[in-house]
Amino acid sequence: MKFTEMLEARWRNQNTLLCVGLDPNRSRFPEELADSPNAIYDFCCGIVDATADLVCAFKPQIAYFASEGAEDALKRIIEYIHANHPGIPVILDAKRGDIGSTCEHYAREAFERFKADCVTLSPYMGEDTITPYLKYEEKGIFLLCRTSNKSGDELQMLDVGGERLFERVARLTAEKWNRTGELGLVVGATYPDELAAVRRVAPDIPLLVPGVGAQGGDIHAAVTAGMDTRGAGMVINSGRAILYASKGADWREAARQAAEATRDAINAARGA
Ligand SMILES: O=c1ccn([C@@H]2O[C@H](COP(=O)(O)O)[C@@H](O)[C@H]2O)c(=O)[nH]1
Repeated sequence: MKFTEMLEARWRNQNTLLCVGLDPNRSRFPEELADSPNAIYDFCCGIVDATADLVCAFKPQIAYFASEGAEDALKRIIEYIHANHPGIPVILDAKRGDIGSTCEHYAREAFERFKADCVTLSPYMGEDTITPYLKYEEKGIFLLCRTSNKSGDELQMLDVGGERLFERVARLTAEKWNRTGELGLVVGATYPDELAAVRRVAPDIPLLVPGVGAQGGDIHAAVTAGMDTRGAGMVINSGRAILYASKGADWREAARQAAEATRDAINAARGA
């Protein structure tokens, strides 16, 4: 099944645009996992089970696993999601971009080794760095466009001949690069005006929107600016605000409550 079909099905059937980010940080784990050798796996699967019916996607960030030498746990967590919650797409947040011959290996890593349904990429090196990923025709790709961090504007807001660089990325994605129909854009909830600008250039492209929760992005402003004409089209990520809602024995329930509140705030803003 294509990535966009999986997303569409979750948006429609589960009525949710929420994505839970799986960014496991040992120093913030619940006390009961402190001595567990499988803490990363157990924590992520606990969060997955507690929130699965509330999400349209899960987004593990590879750095949290690689820094711990826990790529095997990442692989098993993705297998766990596919086996126990079929139909929920997994977006591997890897942001890998390089020359084409190297990207063939990054694409294999994401789609064959980890079996992700979608990956995040930097478009900074241009189209031939995206091409190797497009060979996996059913897989999704979210290209960094207007990131949620403060310093993103040092480059992304530059005027490149009548439009800003992030708008050029959005235009190229919508009009030239999207040969599989599976491309999307990363646009931070922290910049609703730019979200609206991206939506004008790319009316039908899915947007991965980090920046709500711990980064303080305004859900109502982001949803109003970024939803498509059907009131969908967004994958709104929240990580820390959900993952670390409690360190106590109630960590699963607390994560679920935080996820539910976020999903409901998103739905209220889209009038769903
Ligand atoms: O512009 C971007 C692109 C990616 N991210 C990633 O999203 C999550 C955000 O986590 P929170 O805990 O909800 O802040 C994290 O994995 C980032 O690497 C982003 O924040 N901004």
